[in-house]
Amino acid sequence: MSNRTEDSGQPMTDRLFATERNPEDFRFDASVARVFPDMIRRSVPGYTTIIPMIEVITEQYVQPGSNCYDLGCSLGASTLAMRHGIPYRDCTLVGVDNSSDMLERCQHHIALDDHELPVTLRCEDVQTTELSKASVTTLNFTLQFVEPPQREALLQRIADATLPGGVLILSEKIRFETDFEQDTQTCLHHEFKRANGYSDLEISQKRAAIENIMIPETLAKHRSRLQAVGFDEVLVWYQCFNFVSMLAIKKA
Ligand SMILES: Nc1ncnc2c1ncn2[C@@H]1O[C@H](C[S@+](CC[C@H]([NH3+])C(=O)[O-])CC(=O)[O-])[C@@H](O)[C@H]1O
Ligand SMILES: O=C(O)C(=O)Cc1ccccc1
Repeated sequence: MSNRTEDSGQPMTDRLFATERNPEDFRFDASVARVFPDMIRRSVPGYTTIIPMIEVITEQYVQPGSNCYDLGCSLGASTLAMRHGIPYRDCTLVGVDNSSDMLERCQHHIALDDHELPVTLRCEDVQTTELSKASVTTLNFTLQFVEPPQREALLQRIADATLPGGVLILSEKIRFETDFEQDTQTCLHHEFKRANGYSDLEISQKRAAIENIMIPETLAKHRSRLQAVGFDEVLVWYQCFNFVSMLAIKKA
């Protein structure tokens, strides 16, 4: 089956792992950026529910005169959800990603979205990007790509930059405490991918490509670290199989 071309104006189908390829770590390069909306929708159970809920959560917690950050913004799906949830003209919205291929396309998506709140895009590492006066920060499936020993420092910087009453929306693929649950949830995730048209070869090659660079942790680990860096409450507001979204709240 041939892929749809960009010239047709149709969304591109992810066939990146459809033929046998050399084992190589996954990278957010131009070929991934081209098919990313299709890839993430067919690969992450709940993604299409989480995105509109990021708008709802943003609207609930955004504060006038504050900054909002989307860390690991990719093509801007979570950024635009945040934008639509911000009713104040004196807020700033910043999207950060270290893939220039992603950000180039993100810029385009933002320009097509007719809305008055400007979006600033930074091609930077989320670990060093400047953060301050934050009411809503989103890490929608980004922390899992940061090396585990670096994760606490990033979350500490976010917590320190978060205003009283502010939040972090943290979505992650998680791992489970027991082998039984880990195997069962992984199997269900693979069935979800199969139902979305991925073959066994695509599933196994993608799994090998992400295993060294995308490292899931347990919910208990996420909770205790979020509390250790200064968030007062951590709740799970969404879960489908091994994909979870948490809300970490700093009390007012
Ligand atoms: N250290 C880093 N610094 C900056 N960017 C990074 C880093 N590590 C990874 N990224 C970026 O984080 C994004 C993760 S995708 C986010 C989806 C989006 N939030 C969405 O709601 O559509 C999730 C996924 O592919 O599963 C990619 O664009 C990377 O370039
Ligand atoms: O595809 C998978 O199996 C995943 O776990 C999610 C994913 C989605 C997009 C890029 C990398 C990983």
